[in-house]
Order: sequence, then structure tokens, then C-alpha cells
Amino acid sequence: MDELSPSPQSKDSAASLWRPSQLVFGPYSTQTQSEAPNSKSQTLRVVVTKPFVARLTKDIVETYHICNPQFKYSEELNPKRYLTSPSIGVLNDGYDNVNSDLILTVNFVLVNLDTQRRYVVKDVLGHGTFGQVAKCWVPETNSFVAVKIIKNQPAYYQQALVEVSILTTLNKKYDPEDKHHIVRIYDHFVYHRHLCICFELLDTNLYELIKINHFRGLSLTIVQLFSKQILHGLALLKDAGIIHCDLKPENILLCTSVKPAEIKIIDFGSACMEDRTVYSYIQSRYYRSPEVLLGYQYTTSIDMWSFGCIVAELFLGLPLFPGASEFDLLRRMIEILGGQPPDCVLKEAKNTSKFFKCIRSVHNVENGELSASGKSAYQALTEEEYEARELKRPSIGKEYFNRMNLEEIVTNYPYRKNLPKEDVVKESQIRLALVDFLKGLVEFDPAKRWSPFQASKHPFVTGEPFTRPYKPPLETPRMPVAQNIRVDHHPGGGHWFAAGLSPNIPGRNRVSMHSSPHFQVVPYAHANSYGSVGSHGSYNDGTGLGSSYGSYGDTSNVFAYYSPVGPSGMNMHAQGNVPMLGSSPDARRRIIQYSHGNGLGMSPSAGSFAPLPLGTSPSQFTPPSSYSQVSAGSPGHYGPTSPARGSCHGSPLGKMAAVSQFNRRKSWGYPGGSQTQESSSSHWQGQATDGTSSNQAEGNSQILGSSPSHLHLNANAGSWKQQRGGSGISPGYLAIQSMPASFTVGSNMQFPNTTGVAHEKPEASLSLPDPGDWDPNYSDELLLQEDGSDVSCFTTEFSQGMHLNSAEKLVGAGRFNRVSNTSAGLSFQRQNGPIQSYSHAEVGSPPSTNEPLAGYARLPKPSHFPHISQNSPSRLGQQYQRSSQGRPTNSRGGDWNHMKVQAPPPNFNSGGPLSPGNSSFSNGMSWGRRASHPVTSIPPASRGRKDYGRIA
Ligand SMILES: Nc1ncnc2c1ncn2[C@@H]1O[C@H](COP(=O)(O)OP(=O)(O)OP(=O)(O)O)[C@@H](O)[C@H]1O
Repeated sequence: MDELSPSPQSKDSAASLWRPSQLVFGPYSTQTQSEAPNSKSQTLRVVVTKPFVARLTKDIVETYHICNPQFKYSEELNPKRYLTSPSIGVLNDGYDNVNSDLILTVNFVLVNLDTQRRYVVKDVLGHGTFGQVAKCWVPETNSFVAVKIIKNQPAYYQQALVEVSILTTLNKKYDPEDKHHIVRIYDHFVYHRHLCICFELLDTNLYELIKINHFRGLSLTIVQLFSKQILHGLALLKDAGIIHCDLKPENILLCTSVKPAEIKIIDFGSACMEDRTVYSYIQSRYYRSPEVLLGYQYTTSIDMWSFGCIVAELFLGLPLFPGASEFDLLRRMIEILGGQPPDCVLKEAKNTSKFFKCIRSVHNVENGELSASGKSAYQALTEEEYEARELKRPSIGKEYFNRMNLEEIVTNYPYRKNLPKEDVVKESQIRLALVDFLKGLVEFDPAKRWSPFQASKHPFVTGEPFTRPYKPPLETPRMPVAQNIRVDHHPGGGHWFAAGLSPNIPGRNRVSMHSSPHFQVVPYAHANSYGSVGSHGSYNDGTGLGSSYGSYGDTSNVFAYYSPVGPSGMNMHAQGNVPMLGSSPDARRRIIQYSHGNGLGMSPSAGSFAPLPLGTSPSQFTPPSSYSQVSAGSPGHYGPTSPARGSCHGSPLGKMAAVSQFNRRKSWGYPGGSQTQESSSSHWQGQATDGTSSNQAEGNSQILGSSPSHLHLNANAGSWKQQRGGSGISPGYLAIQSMPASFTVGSNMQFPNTTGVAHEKPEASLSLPDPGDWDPNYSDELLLQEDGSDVSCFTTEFSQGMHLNSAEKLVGAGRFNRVSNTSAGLSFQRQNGPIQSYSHAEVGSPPSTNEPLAGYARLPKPSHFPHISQNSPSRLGQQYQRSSQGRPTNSRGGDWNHMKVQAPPPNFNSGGPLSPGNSSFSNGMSWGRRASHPVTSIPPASRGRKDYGRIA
């Protein structure tokens, strides 16, 4: 019977009986067979003709080949994704850009030629004064690391070696089990004349964390936790006699590979030994201690000051002392803390007369005692007085705390909205503990400032109830240790502290000299180190600080072996038919670029370890102020890719600093001088193979004055100038360059004080200006300016699983926004700007108990805050975005290679190429004080405040 023919029965039944032939139609199902195992397999086949474009592109190589049979594909023809800017290769055979940065592209491979270990560049994590930090994949271990690629400049190279040495010491000798929150160094090598330092990969830094939290600060629990961990690190540094010199939120990174997440201290590029405090211009401004600011001698306690500033900032979300200039910085300190540095400090400090006037006799000032009247002999200058002295108005930043003192700032800080009353009471107690804690840290008198050990016993850290002002346990005074550290550097990529890296290990422990003719010995005199191992305030892990104050020193030696390899002498090869006469590549370049240079007698540049004898000093390594005077009117000009601090390395200050540093060492004749000399000497000796003099007997300054290093100094400055195309070189710097070599080095260079203002202390009149003062681009309007990036580049991973702080409404408005009835309940969104201070007129009535935010800044009008607009361009111009995809290592210990520093453990995969995009913060940790839900709108994880409070 025909299936389609109705039966003779009724129409209805005919309709219900009819059904299509299975052969013609089939029901369409999206279910796969696995999803519906019982259903009959019914595959819908759709034939789609591949679009023309797809066919062309998929088979493009064939297509090209058809078009042109000569065509041959090579991977090198692929377009490169540049990570470095500018990406035009103008130096180092085209490998480096104008800033001496290695030009990185995605998948660029850095190779440790010794071990053949390869590091495949995947992204740039950040960049700073010393170069770029790239996220790299290590195929060998299928893991990620962070590689800092140092600029191809001798001074950076040398200082980076110090970072390698110090970090190696800390890792291997002092913290082999990785319990003290110091970043791990895995490897280092030279590639294309760039020193590359391989670190464990960490996550975002604390500044970015605060930023992500809309500058609201973090919960007290987190502040306590981080404080404790930072103290662990600082105790280790104190134990090792090492000063970090640049502690700030940007240099404390999260390590989320462990749970709960930890922090780690990074960037030892400015660090120095406690007894080798040769630089007076250190620490980023906001975190700069009074003694550094005043030009007084300093110790590890300057890191404790910075630490105090950081703790306050973690709680407040804003820097405690956001000084727009050094004057402003000091003014804020005095205002917020009350009091001022003790007279014994002011009496001795070099820069006192820049900020203070003497109003009484200082003869009675002994051991911090006040004058006979019981009052200080010094009075801080007013703005007008400062202006009269310095012939310029000091930059004054905005008031964020409405002239409150520390206690008021902390206690008046808004509580989280809807916090139960009992929790408010609890928190208010912890806040009192915090105030007391901070007071012991941001203590003007460095001698009274708490040590890490003392601070770690404070109830704020231990969590014990705070009942009365804390009396720290006595710190056993440390006795000077006569010892030297011998640091060996293997030029071929093996740089290590020979077995006796520790000051505790006596005798000479050095590896055999490398075959390089450029190898040299640089003694690292450690004559007065207090860095006895395992002593004095070292932590008993997990239980806070221990109290072992033992093991005072021996008389071991520590020497630094630094090779002039790399930027300062390695990979030497003749170029351009220019003869190489006993010169480093830098000298070689100089020869090439300066026909007037005969190349003779030039010292290789890497000769000295500490003094940065070249005109390429990183900016923070400014010499003591009394030995040179740089005109304040010689601002640096930053290139678009050069952050303020970073750019300062190309600044006149940095160069001047290098030169005057050199002079200072020479004229002071302090132990470092011998280092310089020996270093120069040995360096020179190393160069003897090039046919130059092998004068080894460099004596004191006079000999130094005519040493090859000496000549090199100026010549290299010229080289720098040439390389920089003359841009950003101040008149002051040029003046130095044009000086006869003998004058530059051989004299105790003192430039005339252009201000012509009489100073009470002559040294002070020679002080170097705070670069923040002369930074032509500086504006405190930019205090909280985001980098020019927009929110669209936020990685979703930041917003996943991370609970920083709630977008939840605060009590009223923002933490610093006074709540009026109308603004109460306003969600303080980032685009409104975090703060706006009252004008004096606005401050008005005192805060009432019903108005917890009273006294804090008023909710700003958005239009008044271009600097916090998310789209506001960075004053730094084009910058990298810090990629947040970097994920940390899983493993935290284990040596990788005994010959090397420390290799990443096999499972240190911090994301791996196969698992990109995992949240850096996906450990479920709640960070924020107001947090109850994930952050949904996150500021770009860009680099930090490159300008504000930087060493620049
Ligand atoms: N181990 C790491 N893991 C992840 N990111 C890192 C790591 N080390 C450095 N970075 C990133 O690179 C940036 C620059 O690093 P670092 O501070 O060491 O360089 P620098 O040249 O010394 O900078 P600065 O100018 O602050 O002294 C850091 O702010 C951080 O964002």
C-alpha cells in the first residue's frame, strides 16, 4: 500500500496515520550520541563550502607558492610582537634600543650559554630603573619565571651584580629554606651583553593591590599578616647587615602560589651593606627616612621607617607622607608625627640648614639631649624661609589628612559600613595598637626606632590585646665585625658567592679565575659588618622573632669578583675596523664614536664595584651631597619610555652623581677608596692582555687621578652622551663631560652654589636637589593618576576570586570623604577619586561621634580630578602594561644547580604555557577591609607610581 494514500477510513484517522518516510525526513537532534546513548545515531551533515578568505589564509603558503614559485616560507618572516618600546634597534648591533634596553619580542629566546637553558619571553611584567622584567617560559621545566634584563650599560650591569650577590647571599646563606619572604633568585647570565637575572615569578605588588582596592586600603587582618611577613624579611636583612634602601609597596609582591598568599620583598638593586652606605640619595621619597633626607648616617633602620610608611599605607590606602618635595616631606612628617628629628641628628646632618634654622646654641647638644632650655636648638623653616634660602618655592602637595596627627588619621578612618558594634569596638582597639605600632616605626630618632625584632613583638603583630603603650624588649647591641665578603663572579654566567658567601665563613673562598682576561677582583670590604649569621633578632620561623643574639663576627673576608664582561668588557670583538686598545666595548664604542679618543689608557668600565665610576649611574646612587653641586635648574628630560625614576638614570643627576661619587671616594680616602683603586688596578691589570699598561700599583687619590679608570670616566660620559643622542643631558652634565679628565677625577669637585644664599652649614649649601623638586613634569595633581591605560585591559583573572575590598558602600562615602547627609550612602567609586581634602574653610566643625568621617576629605567633584580619571594619560607617556597573567611558582625551595644560584624547581610552574590565565588571586583569599564580593572593575595592573616618591 502506498504510504501516502489515505486509508478508506475517516479523514481524522487518515491524518493521524500519515507520517513521513524515514527515508525522506529525520528529526534533527543536537544531542550527540554520547549524550543520548540510547537514541539512534542521527548525524546531520552540513556541507559548508569554506569561505574564500579562509581557504586563502589557511593555505596561504601554498597560495603564495602558486603565485610565486620562488617563494619560500620561513618563520622569521612572521611579524614580531614587540614588547619593548622604543623597538628600534640603534645600539649593540641593533639588539638594543636607544635606552640600552634589549628589544624584546614575544617568543624571543634568552639563553644561558653556559647551561644552554632557554628562557622564552612571553610578556613584559614591568620595567624600572635597571631594565625590563619579562615573564619567560622555561621549556626545560615547562614553567614560568621572571627575568630581569638589565640595561646594557656598565653602571647598571655593575649594580645589578650587587643585586645578584646580595640576593644570592640572602637566599643561600641566610634563608635557604625560603621562609623569610625574600624573592628567590634562580639563575643569571649574560646574553647579548645584557645581564639577565632570573627570579621566581611573583604576582602583583602591594601598590597595585591597593589600587585595585580603589585606594581604600586593606583589612586590618591583611595589614597584620603582611606586616609580620615583611618583618620576617627585614629581620633577615638586619641579620645580614643589608639595607634594602628602596622598600616601598611596589617592591613587595604577592606570592599566590602558596596558601594563604604571602608577600615577598623584591628589588635589591639599591641594596647595600650596612657598613657601606656610600650613597646619600636613596629611598623613594614617600618612604624616605628623616636621616636620609637630612644627609645623616644611616643603617638598616631606614628600612624600618619605610616599613612604617608602608604599613600605614596598607591601612589607609594612601601614602602617609606623600611629599611633593623633600621640604614637603619633612613638613608632613613634623605635622603628622609631632616633634622633629633629634638635635644630635640635626647637628650632624649635612642638609640640616636646608630645612632648619638654628635658634639656640647647639653646644649642649649631646646624645640627643635638648639644649639647656629643654627645647630644640633647631626650628623647621617655613615655606617662605625655605624659599628665601633656596631661591625657589618648595613644591607642596595636597593635604589628604586635613592636618590631623597620626592617631587622628588612624582612629578617624571610616569603619566599614554595617560593621556590628562589637566589631567596631574590637577594631578600634586594634587601631590603637596600630597607632602605637606605627609610632615606634616612624620614629624620628633612628636610634630609638624599633628594630624588626622589637617590632615583631608588638601586639599589633602578635595579635595580643593592646592595653598600654608597648615597651620593646631591649635589643642586644651588636658588636662590629671585622670581616670582608668575598663575592666571586664567574664571567661566563656563573656568578656566585663562593662557598663562603657569608661573612661568617672565614678565609678566602673563591672559585678559580675565569679564563677571561677581563676578570677582576673587587674587594668588598666589610670591615664593620654587624651581619653575624643567625644572630641578633633572627626569626624562629613561625613563632616570630627569636632572640638569638649570638655569633658575632670573625674576620672572614668577602670579596667581590666582578668581571667586566657584558656591558663593560665582555664579548669584545672588533667592529668597524676600529682597533681595540685595551678598552671595553664601551671604550670601543667611544673610539668609534669619538674620533678624538685615541683609546689608549682607557679603563674598562666595570672596574669598580661600588663607585659607579661611569656617567651612567642609576639615579638613586647619588653621592653624598657635600661633594658636588648640581644646578637645580638642570632637569632631566625623560624619554617616553623612561619612567621618572628610571629616566633619572639618564638624568644629569645620575651622571653627576657618578662622577662626584668617584671624587668623594677618592678624597675621603675611606676604605671604599681602596676598593676603587684595587678594582681599577685589577681591572686595568686584566686589560693588560690587550696590550695596555698593567699598572697595578694604584695608590691613593693621586694615582687614581691618573689611572685609566680616571680617563675612562670622562670618556665614557661622552659615550653616554653620544648614545643618548644628547637628549636629556643637562648643562650641568655637559659641563662635567667637558672638563679635563684630570680635573674631574683628580679634584675634590665642588661646583659653585648657584643660589648664592648663605647657609648656616656650608655642606648643606652643596646639597643635591631632590629630583622630585626639579622634575619638570611633576605635579601633585598626578598623585594618584593611573597610568594611561584603560580598564579594558584588566584581566578578568584579577576580578575572579579576588576579594580585595568591597565596592560596597562605606560609611558615607570614601574613606577620606566627609559624609554629608546627602552624600551618605554613596558608593565611593573609583572614578570619583579617592580623596579630596578640605580646604581650610571647609574643614569647619570638629568631627562628631556621629560623623566618623568628619575631618577626612570631602567627596570630590569628579571634574576636579582629572588625575584620577581612568583615562587620564600618564605623564610618563607610553608605558608598558604590567601583565597580570604571571603566576607564581609552586615550589619554594630546592637547589636547582649548585653551580648556579638557584634554579626553579621542576614544579615551579607558575602557570605554564598550557594553563594561561589562571587567576593570580584565586586562592580565595579575601584581602579587603570592606570586601565581601569580588572586585568587578579593577584598575589596570599597570606599573606603579613611577613618579611619585620614587628615588628619582
Ligand atoms: N619576580 C618577579 N615576579 C613578577 N614581577 C616582577 C618580579 N620582579 C620584578 N617584577 C616586576 O618588574 C617591576 C620592576 O622590577 P624591579 O623593581 O626589580 O626593577 P627595577 O629596575 O629595580 O625597578 P625600580 O625602578 O623600581 O628600581 C616590578 O615593579 C614588578 O612589577
